[in-house]
Amino acid sequence: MKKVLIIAGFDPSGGAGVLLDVKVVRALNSYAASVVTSLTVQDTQRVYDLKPIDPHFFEYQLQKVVEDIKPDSLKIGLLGSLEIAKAVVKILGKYDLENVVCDPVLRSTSGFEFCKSEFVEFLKYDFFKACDVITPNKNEAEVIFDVEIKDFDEDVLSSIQEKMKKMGIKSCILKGGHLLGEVAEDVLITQSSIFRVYAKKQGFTDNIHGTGCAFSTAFATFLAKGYNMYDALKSTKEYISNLIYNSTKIGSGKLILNP
Ligand SMILES: Nc1ncnc2c1ncn2[C@@H]1O[C@H](COP(=O)(O)OP(=O)(O)O)[C@@H](O)[C@H]1O
Ligand SMILES: Cc1ncc(COP(=O)(O)O)c(N)n1
Repeated sequence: MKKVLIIAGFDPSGGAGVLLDVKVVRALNSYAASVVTSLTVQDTQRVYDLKPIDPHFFEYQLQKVVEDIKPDSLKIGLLGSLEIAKAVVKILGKYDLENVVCDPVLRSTSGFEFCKSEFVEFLKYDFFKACDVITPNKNEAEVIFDVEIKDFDEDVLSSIQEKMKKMGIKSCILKGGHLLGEVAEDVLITQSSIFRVYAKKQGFTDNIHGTGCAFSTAFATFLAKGYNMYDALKSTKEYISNLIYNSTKIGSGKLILNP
């Protein structure tokens, strides 16, 4: 069985973070291990607060689990603090890990800012280059690449590709759930190619919670199974569309996914 290591935050309501990620890996018939970066106070309406785990304790956990289970892929979600992000880079430099997928969670769907500016700079210039692929949504991509994105036209994508080369970012999947229009389009940009996938948009993206977490985890799971990035993206897209179609209301706030 393929093993996916999840590095992410804890959302006690289960709509995002490790609780959701573990369910996604399991639903795709793979094994999930997890190191928690931070605890959040959160329900289906919004994020209220965040407390990062002690970075030394976090690093100790990560090192032990990496050495022991030897994961086939890594999904990195909410990091919680600059110190934890630095600990992850240290471990990535020490062990030869494959299929490192980073979902750059800068802000929650409900508007909670997870990263201060110094932290964002570290992610942009030190963290992302240590990963194989990053999966920003529209707003995150605007911050990371310092561009305004109205749609995924050729000029925007080429300018992002140029910036990726300068920043040492190997591959990037731009998620288009928050773009206007009837279609949910995502684009995989490598340093030499651009590949688009589409699905019919269902419901209202801002009213669904956890789609980015589930997306990056499913993608990491397909990579662990040996899919190349293009096939992993096609399978992830189909899987996410199905999860969104079956999303449900479990509290008074946003719809959640139920893998
Ligand atoms: N309303 C929707 N209908 C269908 N697919 C969607 C919808 N909203 C988002 N998606 C898809 O879900 C995934 C997560 O995208 P997005 O919502 O943009 O990221 P995030 O959750 O990080 O903000 C992408 O594959 C995106 O295209
Ligand atoms: C622990 C944790 N990780 C990630 C997110 C982002 O997810 P979303 O953008 O759907 O709020 C979150 N709210 N909580």
